[in-house]
Amino acid sequence: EIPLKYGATNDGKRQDPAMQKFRDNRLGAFIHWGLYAIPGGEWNGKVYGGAAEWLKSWAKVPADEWLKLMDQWNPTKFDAKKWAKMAKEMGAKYVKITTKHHEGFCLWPSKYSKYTVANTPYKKDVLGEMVKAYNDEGIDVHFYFSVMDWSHPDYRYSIKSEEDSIAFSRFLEFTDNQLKELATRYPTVKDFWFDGTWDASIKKNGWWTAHAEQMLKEMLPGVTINSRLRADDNGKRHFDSNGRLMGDYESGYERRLPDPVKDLKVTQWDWEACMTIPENQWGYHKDWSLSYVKTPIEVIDRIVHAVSMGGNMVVNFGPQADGDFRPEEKALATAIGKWMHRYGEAVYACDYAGFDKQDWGYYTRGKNGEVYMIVFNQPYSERLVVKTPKGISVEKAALLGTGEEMNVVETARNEYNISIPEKSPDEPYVIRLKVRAAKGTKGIYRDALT
Ligand SMILES: Cc1ccc([C@@H]2N[C@@H](C)[C@@H](O)[C@H]2O)cc1
Repeated sequence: EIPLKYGATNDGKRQDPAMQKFRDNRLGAFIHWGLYAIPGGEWNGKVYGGAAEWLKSWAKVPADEWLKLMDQWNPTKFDAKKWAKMAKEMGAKYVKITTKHHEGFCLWPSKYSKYTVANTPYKKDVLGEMVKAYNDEGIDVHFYFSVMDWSHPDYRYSIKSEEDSIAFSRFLEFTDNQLKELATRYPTVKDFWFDGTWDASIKKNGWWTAHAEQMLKEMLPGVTINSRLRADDNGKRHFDSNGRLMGDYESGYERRLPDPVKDLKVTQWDWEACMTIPENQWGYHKDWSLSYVKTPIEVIDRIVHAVSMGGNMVVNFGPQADGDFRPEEKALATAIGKWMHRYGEAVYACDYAGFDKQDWGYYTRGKNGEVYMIVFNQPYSERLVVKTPKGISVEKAALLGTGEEMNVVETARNEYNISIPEKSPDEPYVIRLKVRAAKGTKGIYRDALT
């Protein structure tokens, strides 16, 4: 054991009600909204294919020029109630909002920066309106916060001099002030998801990341904090020098997911993945033809994949500068919501089932021990193979929705064929298994001698 002052604080998964709610929520929506939505990936007549919220970087725009976009921030179509209805219809149980992205523009009227909504033609506290509207719909609100801030003269990528060190400590104080401001103005916030924490300057100040986590937890009992904020005494990030997860859940699965066979270690801790609809666009980009846009079923596959391994999934939306959503995102939210309305029982408050992955799809397990089969790939054999852990037998199988009983045929020790539905559901569907912990049945099966 390496002695650490700023290492992991939890020993295993948090079991308190606030963390249980975080976990049970399972499906979230990301809102990436900022000045970057105005140019939408184009600068001086050139369209950049990279992530739209990084356009300042791709087009090498100086901060003061970039921040002049504030003069155009006037989302006349913004209606927080409509946004909340959309999230509700999608079946998102929480929404993560970019309070401040790398550009430094604040969606709330921060006292500590002039780069805020208060100093735009629109003036209003859009963050406050969103928090209220989502909460009124029973949706939890999480705050995305970028520590790296391209608008702030005291930000440093690395600490190479005493001057750097003095400037950066001013920057960390500024950041503390903004975090306290957010926690004070919006006390119903349930989580802080930190980004922009990979630079050497932060790794060198692991103490501050531990302090920021502690400060927020003192101000907001139960609040959850992602692992990405954290660096330990030695600059180790996410997992400390003793391999222990820092923060309350791992936040490394961004636009990627753990392998359901090789990466089962992730089932030992809480984690949350996030994903984009195009290949890599978080902020609004005007041209989605530049990369592959996932279909609703491809998004649902990723949601179920995460839950099948004990994780959450956050699906990203990049609202337009006018405060409305592009049609593709509205259609996606509706499609996900339709599926979640029918089959959400296999997602919400579900977890890793402990069954070996099969080609037809994923397993999840509900709170009362029921096991769900979420079928994405129906086999030509018309038989869904289920291999149960030792000592577990399958009693019954029923199609969610119609309740149609599936045939359960034992084909070998701990192996079953489950029949497919009489009438194809024409969409990924869910079979609920009733399983039993069989006593030590010797059974009729014997292994081959080889
Ligand atoms: C290299 C890189 C840096 C930052 C990001 C940010 N994290 C996502 C959640 C978005 O906010 C993206 O801008 C993505 C890639």
